[in-house]
Amino acid sequence: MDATVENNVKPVRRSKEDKKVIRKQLKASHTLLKHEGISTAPQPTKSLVVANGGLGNGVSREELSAALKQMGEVDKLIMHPNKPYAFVIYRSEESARKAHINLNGEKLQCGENSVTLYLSYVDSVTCEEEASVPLPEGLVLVEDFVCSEEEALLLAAIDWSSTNTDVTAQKSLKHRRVKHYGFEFRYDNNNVDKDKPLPAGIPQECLPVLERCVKNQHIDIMPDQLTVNQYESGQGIPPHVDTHSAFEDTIMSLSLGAKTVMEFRHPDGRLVAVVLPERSLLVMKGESRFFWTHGITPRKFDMVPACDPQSFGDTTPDLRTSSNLTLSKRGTRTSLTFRKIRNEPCRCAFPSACDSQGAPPAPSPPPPPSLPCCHADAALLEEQYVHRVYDAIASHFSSTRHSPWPRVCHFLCSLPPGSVLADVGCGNGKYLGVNLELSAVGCDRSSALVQICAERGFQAFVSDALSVPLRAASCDACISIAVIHHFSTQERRLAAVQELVRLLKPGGRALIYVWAFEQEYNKQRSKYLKDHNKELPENHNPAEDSPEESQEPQGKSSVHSSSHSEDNYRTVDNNQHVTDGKLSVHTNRTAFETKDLLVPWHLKDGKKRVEGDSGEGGKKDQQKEKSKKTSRSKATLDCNPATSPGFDSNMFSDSSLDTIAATHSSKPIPGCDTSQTCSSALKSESEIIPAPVFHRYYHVFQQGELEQLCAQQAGVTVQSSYHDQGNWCVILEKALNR
Ligand SMILES: O=C(O)CCC(=O)C(=O)O
Ligand SMILES: [Fe+2]
Ligand SMILES: [Zn+2]
Repeated sequence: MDATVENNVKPVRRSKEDKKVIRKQLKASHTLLKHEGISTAPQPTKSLVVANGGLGNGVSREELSAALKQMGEVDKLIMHPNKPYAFVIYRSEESARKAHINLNGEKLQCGENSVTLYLSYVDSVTCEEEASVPLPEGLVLVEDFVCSEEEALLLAAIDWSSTNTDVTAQKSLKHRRVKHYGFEFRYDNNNVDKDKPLPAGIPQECLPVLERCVKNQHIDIMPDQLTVNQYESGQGIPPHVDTHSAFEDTIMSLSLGAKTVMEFRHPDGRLVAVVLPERSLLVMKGESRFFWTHGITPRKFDMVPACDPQSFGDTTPDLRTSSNLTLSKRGTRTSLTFRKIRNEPCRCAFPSACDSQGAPPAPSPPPPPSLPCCHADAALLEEQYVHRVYDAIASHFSSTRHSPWPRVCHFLCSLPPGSVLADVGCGNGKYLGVNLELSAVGCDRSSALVQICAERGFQAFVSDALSVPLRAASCDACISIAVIHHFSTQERRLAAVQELVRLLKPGGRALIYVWAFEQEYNKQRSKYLKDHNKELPENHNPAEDSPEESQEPQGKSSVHSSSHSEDNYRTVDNNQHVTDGKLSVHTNRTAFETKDLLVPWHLKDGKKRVEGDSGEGGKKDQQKEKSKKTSRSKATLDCNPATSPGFDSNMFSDSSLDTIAATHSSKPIPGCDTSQTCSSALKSESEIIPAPVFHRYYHVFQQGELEQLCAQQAGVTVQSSYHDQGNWCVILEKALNR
């Protein structure tokens, strides 16, 4: 990318801003020390740490390097995967000084986003030797296997416009489109109908390529089946092993049009990410074909080595530890996968993964839960699909919850100084610090979130919203923001309101927000829906900040068998409402079809905490948030642009960085679609494993429903009710004589 300081860096600033920059720079140094163990130096040196200038902030090497080079000759630029900072070593101290003066506190434009850089001197920078890892046994990558002309010819040979799908079995899958030649690979049974060859065999344009494969001894028999996969940016294929009984040993995949990163996982947890450049041929044989899964994580950027692909023989750069990485934007990639249909049962050396030798098929997904019919079922459902999920996603969730909603703030600021406030279901405590004149206490069912509150200096305790251990009539005000919609029966929702009322003093007021069934109100689509077409967001946020991630729900992955796609859970489609009492999974950013549903949460970067890595979390400057509405959906903790282009670019800009708790459980839980990751992947320390998807239960409220709920409480009046960004809200008041 072409970046210049003139273009990318804002010039002059005033002295008030100077002070702000210094403050933020100090904060950044403090965070670097606390979270990363990096101490900054008071005196100028040749080396600088550039906070917010990391790959984890979505800054590419080219962009940062262009800005840094304008200050002098750069000896080394070190960018670690996912980190929210970079190191630069200048040839001279003079250049480092110049960079410090001119770039500190300045904005760097990175694609559509900008980051504010904070630079501090460091005494030394340790740069480890570039590590490489062995490729899975039997895997060979041949770069430049076809030339550009051949590539164009092959791409032109695939006719996607054909309407006769019977000839080549063309399908649009959730995360890519596919076309089969020779035989159709069926994703329903993960096999081929061997006695039903397709009318169209492998296109003849492929023959010269296949002949070269034979000549170069990559294969010894000609393939008779071709699957063409086309992936747009952001798409991928779940980890899988191509069904043993369907295809012979060697499988070859030719990458055309754009590069990607394919992840190979061994059942023992090893993970090897391999960059597949455009025009390269990947040959999978033996262990790499039969035992390792291969898959492509759906994302819009990959982290790849900064230098041009070199021949690494039977190793590949370790993308997890390399300090020489850059971001590569994904383009449209078309792969041609050539396989030979197997006519005899497989007799490979990997019986545990071999369907011909009795290995069980991929574990079937857990059945979706049903709406509860009794109190015990309801409690269980909430335990599995609300409480455990929040505990597991707490730090990621918290990183997406930074901007208090204006009308909630308005309520809080309308309370007289000294008022006692209870925030029931306080989450990460983002409302506890809004009005410092209040005596505010929060509680939440998730101990992980309460821990985050504590780290942020807020008073909070673990409690169920149905029985808060505070004295009756002890609060001047209560808030319940995005909580009551998690109760799965009418009685429990009613009891939750009742508990708020119990806490209120006579004359006290409570503000309640719940997610609305109606996401379009007064002809206005809520932000949740509006963001649908944006590149960035997706995890939804009822009554909360704007959403923060971009993936479509991913297909399932399987370690030992081939299940190439499609979700485990049912999604609600246009015609299918809940038919059998089972809860359906909502498709994020679409209108609701049912009132009781499961909403996916795509965990980002959480595995770092699964692994006990302290990680680097943070949240944004709230002031800045207010003025920068367009980008506030980006998650600060989600600083991995490789898993999400919706990253927060200003890691070090906020006052409450020290908020992240190590809270994830790596155990599979019912609310988590663990089949979308794989157990072996969870053991890996890699940053680039597919994110597990959790499902949270919601009851979305129809217009009037919340008011009705409140009206059932004795001694309460609804002062006002309104619709706010896809939420129904009421302010209720407890009668003076209660
Ligand atoms: O896109 C690729 O290179 C791999 C496709 C694949 O694994 C498959 O279709 O089974
Ligand atoms: Fe495959
Ligand atoms: Zn086998």
